[in-house]
Amino acid sequence: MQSASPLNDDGSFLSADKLAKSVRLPRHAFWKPAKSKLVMKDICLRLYPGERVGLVGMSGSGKTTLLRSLLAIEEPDAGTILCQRKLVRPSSVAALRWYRKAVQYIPQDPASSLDPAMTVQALVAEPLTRLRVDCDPFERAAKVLEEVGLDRRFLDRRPLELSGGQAQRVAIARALATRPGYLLADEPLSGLDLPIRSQVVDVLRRLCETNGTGLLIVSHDLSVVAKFCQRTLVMDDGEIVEDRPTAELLRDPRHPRTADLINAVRPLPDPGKRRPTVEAGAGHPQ
Ligand SMILES: Nc1ncnc2c1ncn2[C@@H]1O[C@H](COP(=O)(O)OP(=O)(O)OP(=O)(O)O)[C@@H](O)[C@H]1O
Repeated sequence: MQSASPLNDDGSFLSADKLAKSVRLPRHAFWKPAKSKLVMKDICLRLYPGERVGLVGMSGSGKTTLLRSLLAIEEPDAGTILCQRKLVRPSSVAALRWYRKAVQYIPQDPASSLDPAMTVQALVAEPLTRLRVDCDPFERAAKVLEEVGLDRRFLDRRPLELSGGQAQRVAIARALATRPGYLLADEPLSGLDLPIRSQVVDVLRRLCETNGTGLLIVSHDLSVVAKFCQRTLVMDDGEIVEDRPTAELLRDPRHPRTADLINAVRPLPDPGKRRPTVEAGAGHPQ
C-alpha cells in the first residue's frame, strides 16, 4: 500500500481549478493580425486517491494540454493545480522532485521513450536514482518488473529486444517504481494489438488496486475507459463537458460529444455473430 501522504483540504490527491490556456494560431499572411485560440477554458477537476478516471475527447479537444499542465510540463495562463496542498507548476528539477515522486507518467509510445542503450533494469532504476528515492534502485527495479509480469530474464535486455506489450510493461514498471500516488497515462494502449491491450489493462488495474494507486488515463477511445475507469471526464473544445461515473455516462450521455464518442466505438455489425457493445461492458464493470 501507499505510504500516507497528505491530501488536499477537499480530500483530493490532485486538483485543478479554473485552468485556462490560449495558443497563438499561425498567421496565414504577414499583414493579417495574429489570432489566438483558447485550448483550456475554466477547467476544474478533482482526482481522489485510488480512483481510476478516464479523460476522453475528440482529437484537438485539449486532453494533451490538460495532461501536460497536470504533469507540470506546461504552464496554464490562469488557474491553480494542487497536490498535497502544494502548488504545482513547471519549475526546476529539484523543486519538482517531490511531485515527480508523487505523480508519474506513462507515455503513449514506450518504444520511443525508452533509451535503447539502457538495460531494462537500468531503465526502471533510473527514476529512483534521479529522484533520490530511499531504496536500493536495482533491487526495487527487479521487484517492480516482477510485479508487471517480467521475470529476471528481462533484466539485462534492451528495448529493441522487447515486444510492444513488454516495452509498455517496462514503461509501467518505470512509472510505478517510485510508488507514486497517481499515474497519468497518455493513450497507453494505442500502439498495442488488441489481445496485448487487454493484458496490459489487466496489469495496470491489478497494480493500481494492490498499491492503492490512482490513475488518470487519456484516450480518445471510450472502450478503453469503459473497461476500467470508475469515472470519466469528457472534453470538448477545451472544456470538461461531462464528469460522471463511467457506467452512467455510457448509459445516458448528456452531451452530444459523449454520444459521438460512444457511437465511434460501437462495433460494426457482423452478420451471424453477436458481439458485445460498449454499453454491455459498461453495465458490468470488471
Ligand atoms: N503550441 C501550440 N500551438 C498552436 N496550437 C496548439 C498548440 N498546442 C495545442 N494546440 C491546439 O490546441 C488544441 C488542443 O490540442 P491538444 O493536443 O491538447 O488536443 P488533444 O485532445 O490532446 O488532441 P489529440 O487527441 O489529437 O492528441 C488543438 O486545436 C491544437 O491544434
